[in-house]
Amino acid sequence: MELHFTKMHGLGNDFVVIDAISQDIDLTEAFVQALGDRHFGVGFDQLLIVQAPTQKNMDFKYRIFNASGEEVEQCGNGARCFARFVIEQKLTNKKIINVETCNANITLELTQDNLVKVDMGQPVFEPKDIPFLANQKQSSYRIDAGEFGQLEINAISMGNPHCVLLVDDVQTAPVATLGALLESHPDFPKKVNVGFLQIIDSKHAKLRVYERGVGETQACGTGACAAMVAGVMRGKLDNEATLTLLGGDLTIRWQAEQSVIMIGDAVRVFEGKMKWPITTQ
Ligand SMILES: N[C@@H](CCC[C@H](N)C(=O)O)C(=O)O
Repeated sequence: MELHFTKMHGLGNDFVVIDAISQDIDLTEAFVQALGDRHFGVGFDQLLIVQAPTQKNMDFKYRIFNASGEEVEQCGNGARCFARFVIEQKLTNKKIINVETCNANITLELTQDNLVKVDMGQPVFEPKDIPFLANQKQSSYRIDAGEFGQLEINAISMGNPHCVLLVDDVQTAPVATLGALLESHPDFPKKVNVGFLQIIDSKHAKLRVYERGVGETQACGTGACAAMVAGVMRGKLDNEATLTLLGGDLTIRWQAEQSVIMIGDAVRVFEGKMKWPITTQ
C-alpha cells in the first residue's frame, strides 16, 4: 500500500498529517510508533489524522496521536497545521473551519497576514475533569515533587491536561528531570504536560514544555494556552501576551469565562509517499 502524507510544523513542534478521508489507514499503536520513529520511519512529535465529521455543523474530525502511540485529546500547534493542510489540499473553501476533536470542538481561521487563529475553547479547572487529584478546586495547588520539594502549580485542562509552574529562568530550569517526574506524578492519573513559565513582563513570557508522551518539544500550543491562563490567574500577565517558545512566538488572548485564542504560524515542510508496511528490503 502507498501512504501519502504531509510533513508540517508549528514553531518546530512537528507533525505528519494524513488525509484519512481519501485513504484507508489502520490506526494501531504499532502503526503510529513505526511512522513516528525518527530513524526507521518519518518521525514526528504528533500524528494528525483528517477525517470526515461525525457531528452536524462540523467540517472535519481531527484525531491526534503522540509519538509514543497513544491518542490524545488536543493539540494547539497541530490545530494550526490542520487548518493550513485542509485549505492547501483544497478539502474546504471555508474561511472559518469548525473541527471536532475527541472531546471538544474548535474553530480555525486564516488571518490576513497568513497566520492561523484558533479558538481553543475555555480552559477547564474542575480537578476531576483535568484529571487532577484534589479535594476541591483551587486557583493553584502545592504538590510534592520529591527531590525538587513542594512546588506551587496550576492544574488546567485545555482539552488535554497541563501542569504549569513559574520559574526564574527557563534556560536553567530542570525541564528534562522535573518534567519527566511531573509527567508521571500520581496526582495526574492520565499523566500531564508540564510547562515551565518565565514572566518577562505583563505582555511577554518565555515557556518550555515537557510534553506527555514525547518529552521536551520545540513548542506546545495547548501548553502556551495553559501557561497564559496560569499567568493571568496569578496576576502576572495581561489579557493578551506573547509567549516565546524554543521554536518561536505565539500570541495568546484570554480573560476569565472566555475561550482562549491562539494566533501563530503553521508551515508545510514537504509532501511524501511511502510504502506501507515499512520493509527493510
Ligand atoms: N504539541 C501539542 C500537544 C500534543 C499533545 C500532548 N503531548 C498531550 O499528550 O496532551 C500542542 O501543540 O498543543
